[in-house]
Amino acid sequence: MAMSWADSVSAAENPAGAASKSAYVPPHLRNRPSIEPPAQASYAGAAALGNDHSGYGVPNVVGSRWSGQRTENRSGYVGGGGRGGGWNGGRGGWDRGREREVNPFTEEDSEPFSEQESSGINFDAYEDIPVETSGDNVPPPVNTFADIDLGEAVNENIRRCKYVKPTPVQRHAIPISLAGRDLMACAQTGSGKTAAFCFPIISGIMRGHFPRPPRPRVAFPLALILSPTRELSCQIHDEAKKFSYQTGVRVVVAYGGAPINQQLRELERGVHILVATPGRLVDLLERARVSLQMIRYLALDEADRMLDMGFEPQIRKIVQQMDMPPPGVRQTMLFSATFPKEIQRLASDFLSSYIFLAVGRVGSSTDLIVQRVEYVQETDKRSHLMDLLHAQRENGVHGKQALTLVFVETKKGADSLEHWLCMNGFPATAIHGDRTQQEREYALRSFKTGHTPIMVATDVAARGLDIPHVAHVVNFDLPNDIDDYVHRIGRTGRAGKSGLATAFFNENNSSLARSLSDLMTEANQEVPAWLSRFAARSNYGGKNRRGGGRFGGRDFRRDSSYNRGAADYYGGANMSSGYASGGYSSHGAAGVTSAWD
Ligand SMILES: Nc1ncnc2c1ncn2[C@@H]1O[C@H](COP(=O)(O)OP(=O)(O)OP(=O)(O)O)[C@@H](O)[C@H]1O
Repeated sequence: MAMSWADSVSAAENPAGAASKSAYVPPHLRNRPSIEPPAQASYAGAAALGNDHSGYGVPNVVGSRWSGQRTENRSGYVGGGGRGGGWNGGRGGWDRGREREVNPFTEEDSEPFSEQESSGINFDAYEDIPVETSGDNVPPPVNTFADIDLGEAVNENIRRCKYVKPTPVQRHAIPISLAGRDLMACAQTGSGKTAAFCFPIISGIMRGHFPRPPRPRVAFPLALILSPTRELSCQIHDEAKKFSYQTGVRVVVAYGGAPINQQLRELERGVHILVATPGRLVDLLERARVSLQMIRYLALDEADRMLDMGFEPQIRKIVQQMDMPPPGVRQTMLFSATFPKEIQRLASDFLSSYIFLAVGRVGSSTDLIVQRVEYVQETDKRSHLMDLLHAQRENGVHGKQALTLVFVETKKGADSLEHWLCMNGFPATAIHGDRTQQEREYALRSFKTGHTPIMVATDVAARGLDIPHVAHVVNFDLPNDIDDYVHRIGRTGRAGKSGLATAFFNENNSSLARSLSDLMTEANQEVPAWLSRFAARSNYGGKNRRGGGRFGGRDFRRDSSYNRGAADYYGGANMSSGYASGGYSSHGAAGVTSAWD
């Protein structure tokens, strides 16, 4: 009898207990050695990994907690780490943890895709992307990883990842973060934002000297990475583990839908970087099992989503109402492919004297994705999808192993379309919020590995997920918000690869017509004449958040309304008036740099 993937994982984890019912094993605990090292009670686990540098190198942390100003240069924190220094240098604490570390580079579930992805990346596709930064004293970008002093252990992991050179967002964001600056970064989907915030965090922790955690049985992470979905948190955790392999930096993930006790045990072993979804983190904070008192780095991935109505209260609670150090003491990094102005405005509450970085137009899609829009009535959608899938099967889309991701509006709609596809000879799976976490993970795994080459999804899969072989994204139901469209189609055309996105449009989507047509025009896509007519008739409105005027947006601080009403962010009247009067063309003003890479 064929074994399900979950069963085989469980059997591998528990060979002796094959007769017993398979227990749920969350992804972050899979692929661990079968003989567990004895769990160490309390934070001694972390101390064994090296957190027992007692209290030097981080001024004003214990005692007068938030009175210290973070220096603009990382060296203010690092206590003179440098290559071979800090945590990397000692042969004691940190290194002991490394010996039992599972090699994350052997965990790839490559079947039936045999090739590793990083090799075939076409970075030339990114070379002419406009890059713009604003803020005071922006550190210059780098051209190679060798130009960045991340430390030898991280460099070795970059080689293991087969990253040959940094992507544009990495070239700009990493030096900014290493300089200790707060950052709001906007770069296109699939352009390497995860590494852009992970590398500086890992490097900073390796070099820093931090005080001993003050209480046992409570986890005191030094860095917190928040993301909106469980699957994305797991993915970031997996990536961060690769980047931090053999560095002694310990990464733990906490997310809802998985047993909290296992996560608590992981936390008790010590944590330097905590990757979490907001709901589960609030739970851990309320149980007093995690304290944010020692946080030095805060990263919000999909930051605009995290500060959107749904998540904002939880984020405010975590960042502003618990014990996290305030902006200026911690370093904060916000990343997304989209950043509506009102969210930028909200986000600025969490930042201190930050740099705004835009790689490509804010909220633009990459032109690696061929976008097609087809006029399809509601009642014809299924047969139209069937035609597409048949054509794809016959002609192949970007190779025979191509995966197709189909977005629908509702969870019910996802269930019923999955069922219908299966009945019609197209192996499909589905992922949405009403499925158990186990079902969600199973679906994602089955899709990723190509066992089920079609996945029907709600927006739970729209953001951040990096699934290498997705060649076609179908918007069976279009979203109401153009930014959601940008994230959905961004599941293809990643890391320099090309992709195809097809959308079914009808009268129900009229409110999206104009922003969709603008987005496609900007990405050099062919806009059908009928869509232009819809666009001409409609206004920006409804849930569309871009507002009128020039498509997309940049640093909201450059808006004249902001500059009239607010204190000068950049500390100089000239700069402020430069923004106010110069709009987007005042690149020569102090504090604003622009580069066309
Ligand atoms: N310098 C690099 N060289 C080669 N591959 C890279 C590099 N940086 C990142 N990648 C790969 O590019 C892919 C996309 O990266 P990532 O998931 O970080 O994109 P993203 O910008 O966060 O996308 P999204 O906006 O959808 O969240 C990943 O498979 C990652 O391993």
